[in-house]
Amino acid sequence: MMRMTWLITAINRRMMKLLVALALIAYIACDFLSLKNRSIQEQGELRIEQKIDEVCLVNWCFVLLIPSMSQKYPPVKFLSERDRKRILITGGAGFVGSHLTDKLMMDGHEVTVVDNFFTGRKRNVEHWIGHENFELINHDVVEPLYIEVDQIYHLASPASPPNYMYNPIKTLKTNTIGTLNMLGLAKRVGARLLLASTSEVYGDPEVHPQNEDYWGHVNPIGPRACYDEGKRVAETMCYAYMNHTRYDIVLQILQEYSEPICKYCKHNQILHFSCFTIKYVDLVNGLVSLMNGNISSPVNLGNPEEHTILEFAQLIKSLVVSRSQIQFLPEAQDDPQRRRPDIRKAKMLLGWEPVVPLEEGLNKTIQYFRRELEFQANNQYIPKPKAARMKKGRPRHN
Ligand SMILES: O=c1ccn([C@@H]2O[C@H](COP(=O)(O)OP(=O)(O)O[C@H]3OC[C@@H](O)[C@H](O)[C@H]3O)[C@@H](O)[C@H]2O)c(=O)[nH]1
Repeated sequence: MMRMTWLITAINRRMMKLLVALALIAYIACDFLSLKNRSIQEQGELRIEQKIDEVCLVNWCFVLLIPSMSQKYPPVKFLSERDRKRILITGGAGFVGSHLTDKLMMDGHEVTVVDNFFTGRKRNVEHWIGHENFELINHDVVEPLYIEVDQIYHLASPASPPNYMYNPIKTLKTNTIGTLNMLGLAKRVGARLLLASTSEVYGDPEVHPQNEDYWGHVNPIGPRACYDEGKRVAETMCYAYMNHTRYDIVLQILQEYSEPICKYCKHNQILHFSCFTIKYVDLVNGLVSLMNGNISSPVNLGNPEEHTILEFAQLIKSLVVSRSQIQFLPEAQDDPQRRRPDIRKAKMLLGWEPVVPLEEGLNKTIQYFRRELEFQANNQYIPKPKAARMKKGRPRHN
């Protein structure tokens, strides 16, 4: 019986489609041969019926065969029903989210990506579209979502300064209403939720390095506040839900580990590369062990290795083989002077620490953003401003 079950599950859906399509072709061929042995009148009537059948069958073959032949997915582990989880990733089309999607899909889970494609791209997850374990939903987390899941990785949020400052009210809504919606969903279906926070909750820190108990030093009315405070409120919401509902809820802090020198270093693409100092391979592994562990409090995941922004800019410049000049601009308001995660908690409780060497991590990050830039019509990563929707003569923030 066990062997039989194994055999059935081993014949995957694509193979089944191929077999059904071959059976249909064989059926048409048999029908054609039997027609040859009928009288001329019978043949005329039958031919009409047969033509109708053939058109339907050929259509079916197309439906079955074309996706089967053309789609090739990365290899996916087989997980038994008991071990296979239904996982929601909000912001799953973004940089971290799409790599997390790849890991969880390849591990054999059922993954639903929810994204409003503000900075994420469909092409980041397009290699999974059509896979039976994968679902992509164009949805804004500010609106409630009703699905059945076992785990929620809540990543949806603009993450870099130009993106979160682009529409500060929307950034606040995404991190507050969006997080409430996801917590509501987690509570309804009894799912475990992991919130991707940010090192920006520490603001411009007064202690160094920062451990998870540090309350932070954030300007609530500065240009970065929509993101910093938005994520801080999101953490508070998780904490409140956890205490009121006793659902497992995990917070996670994404750390950028950079020590800006006295000048703010900004230079077109280099600025964006230098924002992504986390090595995503390490980060994705950390997120998954955090979700599957039993910690229900904030954990710093980041690299405690410190570099100045200038060192990063020079390294990235050499990796992208760029001739662009590094410019020194006046420091932006509320820019943190120094940040470094204390990752002792992650090491002790998760056995996690970053292992990917800096250059390797940066190279992969550069590849991602190179692709991103290729797809931007005018080679700009920052989204173009769109006119605010007008309501009764006043601009409306969506
Ligand atoms: O309102 C929004 C805003 C953004 N998003 C999505 O959220 C994703 C964010 O991904 P990005 O590539 O911009 O950024 P990252 O992957 O680096 O962000 C990640 O690390 C930093 C955390 O603060 C973020 O929450 C986490 O997603 C994108 O796919 C974006 O489209 C939404 O789905 N809804």
